[in-house]
Amino acid sequence: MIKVSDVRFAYGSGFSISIDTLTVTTGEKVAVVGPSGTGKTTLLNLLSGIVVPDTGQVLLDGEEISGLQDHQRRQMRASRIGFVFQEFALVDYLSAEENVLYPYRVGKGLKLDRTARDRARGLLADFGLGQKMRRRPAQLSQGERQRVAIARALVVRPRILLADEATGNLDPANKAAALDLLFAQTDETGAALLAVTHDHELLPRFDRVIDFSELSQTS
Ligand SMILES: Nc1ncnc2c1ncn2[C@@H]1O[C@H](COP(=O)(O)OP(=O)(O)OP(=O)(O)O)[C@@H](O)[C@H]1O
Repeated sequence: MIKVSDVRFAYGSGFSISIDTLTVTTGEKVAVVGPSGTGKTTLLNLLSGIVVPDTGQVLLDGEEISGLQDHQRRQMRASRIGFVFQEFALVDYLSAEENVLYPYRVGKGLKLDRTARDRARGLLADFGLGQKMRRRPAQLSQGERQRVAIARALVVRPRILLADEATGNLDPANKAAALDLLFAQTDETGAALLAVTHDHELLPRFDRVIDFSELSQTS
């Protein structure tokens, strides 16, 4: 469950966002839409602890992420949050499989064992990348890199799934397949899913759609 209360955050550039309240409950699938540059990625960064609010609270399953130290937030992100970054953020020198397994290098209490490897390989196979697991990101297409990034977000069965344009570079069939996997994950584990998307044709599949310009006062 994600709970945001009275959060204010400003970059040094002066851009700021302000959210009074936002809750995504267990198993809920929420889409966030809104014009470019209004702060949707900033919201995801606040929810995952990549940036810390100036004031207010971000609670993930009851734990206040903004109260943790940097390294604790990194560990929490790896073990409990699945984040599909808009620019994928894959590690150049690692294979697709090792990229998917990356959370196991950082996450607290995660064991990189046979089961983890089987899960990573299974996800890559589900995404049609079964024959390309040993390739590095530069040897994959844009859409393939995006699928690796989604597989990495799912590998530890996180309780919180954050997706920033996770289906933006995919063709219609892969878009539907990627969303199926994200949704199956939320159903299986009771994860809360918050997905920023410009794909308006996908919106009917979500439980709720939030218009970011109504959620946040930006300046
Ligand atoms: N690290 C940063 N430092 C300073 N300003 C930033 C930083 N990151 C983003 N911004 C600014 O914050 C504003 C919101 O950016 P953000 O990426 O959150 O918007 P967005 O709604 O996700 O946009 P898009 O839909 O294009 O991805 C923009 O004006 C951007 O220039």
